[in-house]
Amino acid sequence: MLQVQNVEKYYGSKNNVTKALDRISFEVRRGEFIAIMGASGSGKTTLLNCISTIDTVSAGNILLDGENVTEISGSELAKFRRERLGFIFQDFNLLDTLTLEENIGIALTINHADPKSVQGNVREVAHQLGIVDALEKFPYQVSGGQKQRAACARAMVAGQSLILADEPTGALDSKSSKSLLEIMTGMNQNSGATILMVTHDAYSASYASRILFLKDGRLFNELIRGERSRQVFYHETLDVLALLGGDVSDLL
Ligand SMILES: Nc1ncnc2c1ncn2[C@@H]1O[C@H](COP(=O)(O)OP(=O)(O)OP(=O)(O)O)[C@@H](O)[C@H]1O
Repeated sequence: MLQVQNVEKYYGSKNNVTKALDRISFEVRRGEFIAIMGASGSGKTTLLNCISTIDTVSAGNILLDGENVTEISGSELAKFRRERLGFIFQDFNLLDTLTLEENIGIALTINHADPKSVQGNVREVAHQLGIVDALEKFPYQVSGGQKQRAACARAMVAGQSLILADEPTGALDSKSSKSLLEIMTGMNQNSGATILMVTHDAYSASYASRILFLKDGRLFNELIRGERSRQVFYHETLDVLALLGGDVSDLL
């Protein structure tokens, strides 16, 4: 579903070039939950930004459902992001002046979808994520967990192909992190959402079905969970991080 082919990304000008991504290639199949790990500066956010079309690649191709996203330009970009990608942000980015219902349906509303169908779609995902009772409320009137669920609902309400999350648990305490990761696992396993999550954190990564490890802008290793328990997978992740070297404490 997602094909990343020989992607390179350079920042800077001639005399001061940073190679952020160095010939990265991998594929994501529909329904996978992928974590991308690596030390600070290894290129995780750059990779996510290239996939989400927020940044442009210097070389290589990125195909989503067969469409080359590196060739989309201008006004088509915003439309592409709204219709095909879901985002889960670290601070959830819910708009304070809109109800949860309006927040969840915002991409559909901007696309001028029929209000009845927007309402139907919003209610369906809200039901899946257990927040139907909070739909009329504003973000300041609901709990942190309900905000998390609303943000997740927004990322999948339009049937987006791919959900992208950059350090979604980065600002959360351990209880809220666990709750968000369980919601994301539910979106993946019960609703078939395909998720690509960047994280520093081995515990968060252990919820994924596959982990890609970046080092100095290159794909260093990958780990597939298979039938193993999350706990066993977590320990294997720590082993790979130790192999990755560098400042491991930076990764935990
Ligand atoms: N806009 C930019 N201009 C110049 N260099 C950049 C820019 N953005 C990123 N870089 C460089 O590209 C490399 C990869 O950065 P990136 O932010 O992708 O790493 P990361 O793995 O996400 O790090 P972190 O975990 O700290 O967020 C780094 O060397 C960084 O300094």
